Parts: sequence; structure tokens; C-alpha cells
Amino acid sequence: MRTAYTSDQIRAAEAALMATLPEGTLMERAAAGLAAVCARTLGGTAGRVYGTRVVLLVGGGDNGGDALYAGARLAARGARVDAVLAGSRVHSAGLAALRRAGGRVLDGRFERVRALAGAADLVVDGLVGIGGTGALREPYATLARITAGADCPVVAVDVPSGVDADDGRVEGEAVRADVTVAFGALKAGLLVDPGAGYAGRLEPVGIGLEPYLPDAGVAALTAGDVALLLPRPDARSDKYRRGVVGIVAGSRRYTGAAVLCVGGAVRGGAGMVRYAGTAEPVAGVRARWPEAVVTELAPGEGVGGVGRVQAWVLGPGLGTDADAFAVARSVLAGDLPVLVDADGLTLLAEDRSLLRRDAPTLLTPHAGELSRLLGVDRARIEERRLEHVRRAAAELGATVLLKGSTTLVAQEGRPVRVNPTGSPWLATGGTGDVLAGLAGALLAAGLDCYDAASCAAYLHGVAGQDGPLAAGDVAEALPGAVRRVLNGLRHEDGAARLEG
Ligand SMILES: NC(=O)C1=CN([C@@H]2O[C@H](COP(=O)(O)OP(=O)(O)OC[C@H]3O[C@@H](n4cnc5c(N)ncnc54)[C@H](O)[C@@H]3O)[C@@H](O)[C@H]2O)[C@H](O)CC1
Ligand SMILES: [K+]
Repeated sequence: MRTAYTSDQIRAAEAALMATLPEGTLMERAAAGLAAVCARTLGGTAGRVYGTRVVLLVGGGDNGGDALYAGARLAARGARVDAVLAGSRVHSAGLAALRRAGGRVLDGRFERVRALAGAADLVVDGLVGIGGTGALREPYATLARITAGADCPVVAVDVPSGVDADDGRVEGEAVRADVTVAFGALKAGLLVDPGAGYAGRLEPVGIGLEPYLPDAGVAALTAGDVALLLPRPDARSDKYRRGVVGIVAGSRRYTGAAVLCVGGAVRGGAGMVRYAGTAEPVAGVRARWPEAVVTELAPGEGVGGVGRVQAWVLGPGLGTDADAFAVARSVLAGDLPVLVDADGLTLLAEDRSLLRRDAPTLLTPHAGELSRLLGVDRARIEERRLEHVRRAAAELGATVLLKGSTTLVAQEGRPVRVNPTGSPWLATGGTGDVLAGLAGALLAAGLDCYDAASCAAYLHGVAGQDGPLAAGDVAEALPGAVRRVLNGLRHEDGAARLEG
């Protein structure tokens, strides 16, 4: 599990650790780790450090200090290091160390910096770290823009300057890094888009902060975590033990949503799928998924006669008329876990009392649906995804999976999980229906809402890694995605035991 923290949590841990160490030790450790990553990167591109040209962009705080001390280490190994100071304030001890090592300090005249960056073997972004507030001001903003023109790797110190360390927000200019060297712990903003997109490859550098860090605010699942959570059939398994999921989806206008949702459950490993819907979607599901047990409902009829299930999926393509309300009410009135998606969420936004239930509920909105549920402008949700998914889980008393370029899973009192898989190819109609079916199958298999949502997002992302694709392709790719995750573990498991 990859955990991440807010700046406040890191500063508090830093202060506690610093109290036990001589002044400057943390910066020394940080600079050593940063220099090592820079040397490795140069080794990869220039095959050596000696004689390479390194440009440091240096802000007025400790982020700049880290860059200066790391630059001194690279200069000591024969690199030609030029530091560009972004302002009059600078970490004086770091500056002195660079000068002692033979580094040069240049003023920030932009065209000069542009020329330097254009000819460099490595650019180090030490403008702003966790001390950054708001959009980058000048001249930091222009210096950040100049890095985009560099024809070499850009290494960000701690956080790409211009990215909000706590929630990944980017207002105005920001450095787009190839590598981000994060000291002590990952910052939540490095895992959540847009910040995640600016960070490049993450290189955590330990500085001894771990014992002082509180429970993580944000975490990213790994393949190993998912494989440990996934249910695996064994000799005692039967379809009920593997989990029977009930799906209420589709309507005359949206028959495909039902077909795709059932597909996500069937291909996702459900013990059995009981699909219930009106005439048109029933015909579509019958034709495409012989595996599903199909019940045709009269308009507005409840699910009392559908048969035994262990969890429900409610909503994809269901419509939002009175009949949809009636069937939604009958599903949510039960004491089983229910996943609510798409039109089902619109119904909840119109009548929040439907959410007053003791049994577990998993909501799977995209930003538009969450904006209706919370009454908050969609753009604002996109800007502050972490904040709003947490608020939704608390306010709605449910587990919330917020879909998007980085999907988030929130449940009150637990770290927000960030899904590290997936690709923009998944931004096509119907993929959400497949995700709902898959998550429903995992709920029916006995995973709680938090784990079912996290594992479904992970597997759905693996299945949709390579595009172009249609939603149906994602369903077809699910068995392969599950195998890849489980096999990954099997290999790991064996090795660990052997080594242990
Ligand atoms: N995590 C750790 O344990 C350690 C972290 N270290 C490094 O220290 C920085 C945080 O340093 P701090 O001095 O608090 O702030 P920054 O250097 O990040 O930023 C302050 C600097 O930036 C200017 N500034 C702030 N916002 C803006 C803006 N929007 N536009 C322009 N300029 C801005 C501000 O004026 C200051 O000059 C952390 O990230 C690590 O890199 C320690 O080195 C080791 C321990
Ligand atoms: K930085």
C-alpha cells in the first residue's frame, strides 16, 4: 500500500524528528537522496555525472535549499552546476555549499535561463515544495514554464512547483516533471490528478520520518494488496459461496447499460447474476448473457420476486421516472449491500431519504453526479476531488467511489484510496456500467464496500489500460486483469517465502 500525507502531517512529523537531530540533518538526508536520484537519472541519459550540465531552479525556501545541497554533491562529482535564483531570498548555507563545490550562481534573466535549460543534461526544480501556496507568482511562474522547453529530464524536488501538495490542484503554471523525489513521505497531491500527471515517476526518499507519521490520509493500492483482497474460489466453492449479485438496470432508452453492467459482473467472476428489468433491456441481456438469470419486471414493480441475492447493483440506464423510483425504493429498503450508480444517483439526489438505511451503500458517481448529490458546482468538485469525496462519504453516510482520471474511494474514518491504474481510453460510454457490475460481484462475494470499490477500480483500470477500446472490451478483458493481478502475487508470494 502506498500511503500519502498532507503537508501539515509531514511538517508535524518533521518537527518531531528534527527535535531529535542536529540542525540541518534532515536537509542533508534529503539532499543526499535527491543527488542520488539525479546521478542515476544522469547515468541513464549521459551515462555519467562528470562533465554533465545541471541547471538548478532555486526558490527562496528549504525546497531551494535541498536543490542547492544536492547541486553541491553533483558539482563535487564533476558536473557543471548552474543555480538560477528565483528571488532575493535564498537558503544561504545551501548557496555557500554549492559555491564551495564549484557551482555557479546566475541571475534569473529568462532568456539566459531558457538557453541554459535548452542545453542542459538535467534540470532540477527547487522552486517551491510543501511551502507553496496558490498559483505560482512571478518570476517562479515563468521559470516553471521554461522547464517545459528543456530537452532533458526534469527532476522535481519534493513536489513539482505549482502543484498543490495536499490535493493535486494546479492553478496557473506548474513544472511538468519526469521524476519527483519526495522526502519522508508521498504528498497526497502527487497521487491525485492533475498533480499526479505533473509528478512523473515518484521516487520516495526516506529521511527517517516514518515513526513520526500519523495514520495516512491517502493511500494507493498495489497489485499485491488487491490480490490479497480478491476472493478466490476453492474446492468448497459453489455459486452462492462465490456470491450472487442482483442487477436492476436498463430501460427502453438505455438497454446497453444493462447488458454492459451484467457483463462486468459475469466477466468479473460473480457466482451468479440475477438481472431484473423491463422488457427491452431484458431482451438485450437474454441475447448477450446466457449466464444471467433474467426476471422481467412490470414498470414500477419491485424486486421481491427476483430471487436470492447477496448484494444489489442499482441504476445504470434505469431512467428517473416514477417507475424507476419505485424499483429503487424496493432495492434500497432491503438489508443487503447496494451499489448505486448513474440514474440511481440522480434518484438519490432527488430524494436523499432513500439513503437513510442501515445496510452498507456504495455510491459510484462521476463528478457531474456528485455535484447533483452535494449541490456543489461540478468544476469545484473537479478542482478539489479529495476534499469533496471525503465530504460526500461523511455527508451521505456511504462509501463513495468518485470516478475520473484518478478514481478515489472514500469511507469515513479510513484513508482515501487513490486508484493507480486506468487510462484515458476508459473515457468512453458504458465503461462505468461495467465497473458497477464488477464492483457488485465483489460485494456479493463478501468484500465490504471500501474493498469492493477499490479492487473493482484497480481491475477495471488494468482491463482498460490499453486502448482504443469500447466498454464491452473492458468487460471481456476482466478475466485477464484478474489473472495478471493474482499471478503477480503468486510469484511474489513464492519468492517471499523462499527468501524469508
Ligand atoms: N519533509 C521534510 O521533512 C523536509 C523537507 N524539506 C524541504 O523543505 C520544503 C519546504 O520548505 P519551506 O521553506 O517550508 O517552503 P518551500 O521551499 O516549499 O516554499 C517556500 C518558498 O516558496 C515561495 N512561494 C510559496 N508559494 C509561492 C507561490 N505561489 N509563488 C511563488 N513563490 C511561492 C515562498 O515565498 C518561499 O520562498 C519541502 O518541500 C522540502 O523540499 C527539507 O529540506 C528536509 C526535510
Ligand atoms: K519543487
